[in-house]
Amino acid sequence: MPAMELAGNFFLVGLMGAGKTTVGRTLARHTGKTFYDSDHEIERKTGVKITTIFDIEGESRFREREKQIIAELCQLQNIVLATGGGAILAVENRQALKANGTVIYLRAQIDDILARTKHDKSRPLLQTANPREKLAQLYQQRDPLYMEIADLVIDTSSQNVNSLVQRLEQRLLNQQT
Ligand SMILES: Nc1ncnc2c1ncn2[C@@H]1O[C@H](COP(=O)(O)OP(=O)(O)OP(=O)(O)O)[C@@H](O)[C@H]1O
Ligand SMILES: O=C(O)C1=C[C@@H](O)[C@@H](O)[C@H](O)C1
Ligand SMILES: [Mg+2]
Repeated sequence: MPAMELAGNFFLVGLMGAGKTTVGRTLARHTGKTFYDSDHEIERKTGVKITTIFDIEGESRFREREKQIIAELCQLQNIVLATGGGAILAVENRQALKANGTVIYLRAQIDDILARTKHDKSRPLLQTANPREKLAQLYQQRDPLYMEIADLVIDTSSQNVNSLVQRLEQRLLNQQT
């Protein structure tokens, strides 16, 4: 039995390292929904890691694959979906997410993201000489897009995962009543 009754799909958006995968898994467990992660689905379908797709095919082909997967996942019901950090770049993805569920923007500070991702090589866009500058650029470009489709914005700074999920669930409950 899930601990809470919350209807519909929940789609998590935000920059890499914001906690979409981590928070999404816990939210799905608490609400009895099925958890998906668009990055993991792409890796499952292709049989290779995201970094390999970026290396061999480039970012634009990765974005095509991402679009296909997001369209498929948005047809499902009663799911929690952690999207890739750049999924909101495509207007088709923004429309599909907006139309098929509650969009939750996990809004993280750049310092927090740097701390969380510094030992992890799985994010090709951060494998640069100056990841802080890259993240600042991504934030500037993407924050308006995340905001555009968000039904709910959660500030993730100085929050451990458990208290963050608790706060998020309370807000989702308030929204449904
Ligand atoms: N609120 C938090 N406080 C502390 N650490 C966190 C928090 N949220 C996530 N983390 C940690 O930060 C790292 C990145 O989190 P996660 O992989 O969930 O991010 P993501 O948003 O899914 O990133 P991506 O877009 O690259 O898939 C993980 O090691 C996770 O344990
Ligand atoms: O922010 C991004 O553009 C990305 C985030 C990750 O989730 C992956 O989808 C990939 O590394 C690209
Ligand atoms: Mg993730």
